[in-house]
Amino acid sequence: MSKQEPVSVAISTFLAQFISQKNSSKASNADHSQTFTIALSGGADSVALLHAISSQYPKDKLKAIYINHQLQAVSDEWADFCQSWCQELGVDFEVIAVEVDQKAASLENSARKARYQAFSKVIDSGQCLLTGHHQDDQAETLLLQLFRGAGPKGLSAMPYITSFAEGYHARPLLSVSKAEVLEYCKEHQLSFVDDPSNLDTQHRRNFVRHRVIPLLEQEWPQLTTTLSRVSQLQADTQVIVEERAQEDWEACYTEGKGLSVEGLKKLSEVRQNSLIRYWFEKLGLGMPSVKVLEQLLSQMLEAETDAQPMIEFKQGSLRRHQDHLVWLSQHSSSNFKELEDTTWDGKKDLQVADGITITAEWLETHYPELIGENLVVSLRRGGERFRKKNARQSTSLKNYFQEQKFPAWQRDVLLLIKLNDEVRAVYAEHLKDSL
Ligand SMILES: Nc1ncnc2c1ncn2[C@@H]1O[C@H](COP(=O)(O)OP(=O)(O)OP(=O)(O)O)[C@@H](O)[C@H]1O
Repeated sequence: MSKQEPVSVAISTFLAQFISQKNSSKASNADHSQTFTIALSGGADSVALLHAISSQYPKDKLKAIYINHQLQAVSDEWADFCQSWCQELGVDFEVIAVEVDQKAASLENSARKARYQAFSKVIDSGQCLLTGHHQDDQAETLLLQLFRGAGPKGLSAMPYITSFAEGYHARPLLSVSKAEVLEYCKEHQLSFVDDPSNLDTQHRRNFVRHRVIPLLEQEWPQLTTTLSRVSQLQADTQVIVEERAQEDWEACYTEGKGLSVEGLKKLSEVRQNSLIRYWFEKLGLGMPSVKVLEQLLSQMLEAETDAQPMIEFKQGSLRRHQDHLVWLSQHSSSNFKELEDTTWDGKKDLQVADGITITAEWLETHYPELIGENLVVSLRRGGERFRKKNARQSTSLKNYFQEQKFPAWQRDVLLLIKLNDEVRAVYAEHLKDSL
């Protein structure tokens, strides 16, 4: 078969690029130690992908996986179809059944989430997951992001190669159109299954696929190629945006203190926005809208130095403490206020609340004299006395907090370790993690 077919060309380009990038010192695509896991749905795209790569790469280094979402009666039939075809092809095959949250607002999204979660468990260090996304998928993704009002990050659409789990996720067919994929299947007489939900134009993606794109193509026949190029340009722009935000982060952020207000004020408004987005991403939070960003920056930057403005989010709160912005995650604040006094002998780790454990190792390192004592772990109620190591007399806890410069907002969520009704140690490690 001609080597000039777009699908075959895309696969050989991908193999050369991926393998030489990984082994930059050897730079040889004859290195076949790399293994690939092909996400095989049974549709034309992943069928063409698996067929093309199995004609160019050793089959014993390939494995196909079908994810059974258990949502449609035909799912088992598709699994059987994939299995018998892989057997014929001589490629290792596995079915992974997943539970999809059927109450979620979008079934499509929750199926996708379950699918990638399952893949993330099988992609070990250096391994690579391949999916059959093609140029038309890319154009649809770009338009969907555009209609959502996305910026360069969203408009970058789907990356060609990206980190995934312990390894990578690649989309070798991104430069190939759907028509070329179908042509490939026809030439090689490959059978595939058709997902009936793809015709349901109630799904926004399918509306874009079946109504919007065909209409636009009447005027711009090269539409999908052009949109693909737009995505690439946006991806390039996003690299610059992120590099800049990282530089600003390094200049403004101090571990244990937070983001400097003075540093932020020196930046232009767009760079302030970009830096906050970068921080939110680091914290694993959803992207703040332009409106939230505006509110956040004006409240935080314009506050008096001794004011303590706070903005609550679902996952925690953002506060200003003197000249810094700090993030306090939810588990270390509101939930935690209900904590009851707990007895502890310090010999084993103590789980105080969800995700917060005081380790015996921590106590042994900092307060070995307390191990084996009748300790009580509690939150501040007011009026406590604090006794320093080897001190004859106790002082008020309030004085100790002031001396140690614990910010006011932290004082209610610090864990007090008491012996005979006196605070002997203060645990603040859970607050460091939340920054
Ligand atoms: N059930 C499945 N089992 C294995 N792989 C799948 C399955 N469904 C989809 N895939 C993989 O994902 C690729 C894209 O499929 P599809 O366009 O249906 O995904 P999507 O729902 O748009 O989500 P996303 O683009 O995020 O993967 C397929 O070519 C295939 O490689």
